[in-house]
Amino acid sequence: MTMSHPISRGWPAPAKLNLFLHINGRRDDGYHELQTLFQILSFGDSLDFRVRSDGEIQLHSELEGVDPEQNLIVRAARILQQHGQTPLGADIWLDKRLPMGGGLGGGSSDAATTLVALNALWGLNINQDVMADLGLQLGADVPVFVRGQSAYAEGVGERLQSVTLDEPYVLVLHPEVEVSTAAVFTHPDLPRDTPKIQGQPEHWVNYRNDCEALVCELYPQVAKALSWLVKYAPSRMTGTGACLFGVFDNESQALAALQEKSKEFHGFVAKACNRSTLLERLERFEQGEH
Ligand SMILES: C[C@](O)(CO)[C@H](O)COP(=O)(O)OP(=O)(O)OC[C@H]1O[C@@H](n2ccc(N)nc2=O)[C@H](O)[C@@H]1O
Ligand SMILES: Nc1ncnc2c1ncn2[C@@H]1O[C@H](COP(=O)(O)OP(=O)(O)OP(=O)(O)O)[C@@H](O)[C@H]1O
Repeated sequence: MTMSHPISRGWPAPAKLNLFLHINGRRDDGYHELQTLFQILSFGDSLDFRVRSDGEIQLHSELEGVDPEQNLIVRAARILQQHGQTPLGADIWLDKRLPMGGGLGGGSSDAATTLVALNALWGLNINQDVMADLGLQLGADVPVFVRGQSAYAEGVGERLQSVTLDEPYVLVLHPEVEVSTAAVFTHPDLPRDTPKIQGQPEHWVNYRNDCEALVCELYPQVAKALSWLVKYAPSRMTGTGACLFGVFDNESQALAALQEKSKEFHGFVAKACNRSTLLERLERFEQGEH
């Protein structure tokens, strides 16, 4: 009789913010040259994994509107399985807390957590650089989550440089609309000519998100949420939206603002971190916690 493998629980897939997002140009393949500052939050999705001996990859949590075979978790597991040439498979459970199409990178983060966790659970010893490259095939934001550090990104988001930032509390607002990243990037009115920052970026408030004005125009709910949030704190849209963040001096001010928000927006308070909770979970695994 073969013993079944134990479940390894609580692998975090945190959200990210783009503290600013500049679009410097468009490449021949349609992708955009960006400069953006990523910071990871203390809040996000959570995944559980159980190793299987038969090589099957089974995701036991459905996401509305996402074909299970196209789920970035399943795609990440298969890419890793193939690259690592392992006969092992996995059962995977997802606790989805991040809104989809919110600009918080939830799908990319789920994919990164799958790569990092299964690399450990399958004992593959694939290094972080290789996993970041594998992740880039799944989405432009996957490498930053694999590395798990605040980072200044250039290129299409794949040239990353770790940075140390303030770690404030943020209030994230989700206006109830889903913004398609591809639709924003293909829109004729998107500004694409912001001059490149030379050298190190200054503080994020000195810059902007080049997608924000367009998304506010296309989605009045986003504009409404942003005009509410700016009354409380320096605020901006993340990624291609729809989510907005306000940066607060302390947690209680952020929670007080959350209390006062209109019911038409969802929201949460989180701490912005220089180091992802995924790396902490990996360390605990390496120290013997299953
Ligand atoms: C906007 C950001 O969230 C900033 O962090 C990311 O660059 C987008 O990352 P993502 O959602 O993982 O995006 P992907 O799944 O790679 O791409 C979705 C679509 O966005 C467009 N896209 C994305 C990234 C980029 N640098 N230029 C683009 O033009 C492409 O049309 C692509 O088809
Ligand atoms: N595990 C997953 N979680 C979320 N979305 C997924 C997942 N797998 C595939 N997808 C697809 O990816 C799309 C984008 O989801 P995601 O949550 O990453 O958006 P986002 O937060 O706007 O990302 P970004 O900040 O990178 O633009 C979803 O609309 C969905 O169709």
